[in-house]
Amino acid sequence: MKLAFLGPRGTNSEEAAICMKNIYKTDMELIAYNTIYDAIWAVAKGNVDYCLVPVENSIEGSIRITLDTLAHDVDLKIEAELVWSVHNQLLAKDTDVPIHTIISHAQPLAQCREYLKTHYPNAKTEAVASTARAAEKVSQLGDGYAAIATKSAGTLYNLKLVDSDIQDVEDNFTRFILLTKKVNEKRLSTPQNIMLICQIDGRAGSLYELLGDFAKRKVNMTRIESRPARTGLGEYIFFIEIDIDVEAQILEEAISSATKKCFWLKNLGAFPVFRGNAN
Ligand SMILES: O=C(O)C(=O)C[C@]1(C(=O)O)C=C[C@@H](O)C=C1
Repeated sequence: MKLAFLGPRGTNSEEAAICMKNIYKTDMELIAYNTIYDAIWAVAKGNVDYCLVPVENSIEGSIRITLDTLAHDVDLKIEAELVWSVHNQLLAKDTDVPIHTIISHAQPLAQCREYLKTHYPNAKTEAVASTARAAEKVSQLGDGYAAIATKSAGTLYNLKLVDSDIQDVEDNFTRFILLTKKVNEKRLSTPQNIMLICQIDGRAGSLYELLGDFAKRKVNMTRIESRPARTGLGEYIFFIEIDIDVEAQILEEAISSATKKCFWLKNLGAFPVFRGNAN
């Protein structure tokens, strides 16, 4: 079994993938990809069985590349979710040298915005493809550079801890989803959520009517997010997540009624939710 993640080694994605592998208790080979887009496409092309990619962060919100690729490019299902506790560490080659540039992935830079403004108001920031890539870069550059990355990246790239847990909100969670072409029916735990993606027309009240299909059956919607439909300015698609703690038939009726109101609706399936932490 092969599982793709956003690399190189030492990313939050790798830590989460190792946790997922331990949950699955199977022989999974973890394969690093340069981008989230490439990791998702590796599954779609059949080069790997799974990918584990971030979809939402509790401070910064959606990981747009994941949502957009799922909606527009590939046809994959969600087999499981992992809610991962993210700890942002400030790492440098030397802890005594003043820092002039801080490098990380765009998400952690945003998750630590207040901290950086307060502690390093004059430092430049630079976004790279992943936190581990930032750590790798800092290890190759001269003094004065720091990375926001994981503890494991610090160990891998020989960096020292300048400050730990620097995110603006102590509880910092990223939801990762395990994507596959065909879900393994032997579930490790009971599915809890469903993710739907759909496009409706722009008529007054059409979103209200769609949501009514869930509301009137007391199906709890836990998230709704819109993204450009890419069919024209002002046209959107919706990502809807629902809690499936209702009778199966009621849920089926709600989804089938909602489907009739959409131009198209993709059901990414029902999945269990696990939790994990690197520390
Ligand atoms: O760069 C990493 O370490 C990643 O795994 C990517 C990523 C993201 O895309 O949001 C994953 C989780 C954290 O929120 C920060 C970055």
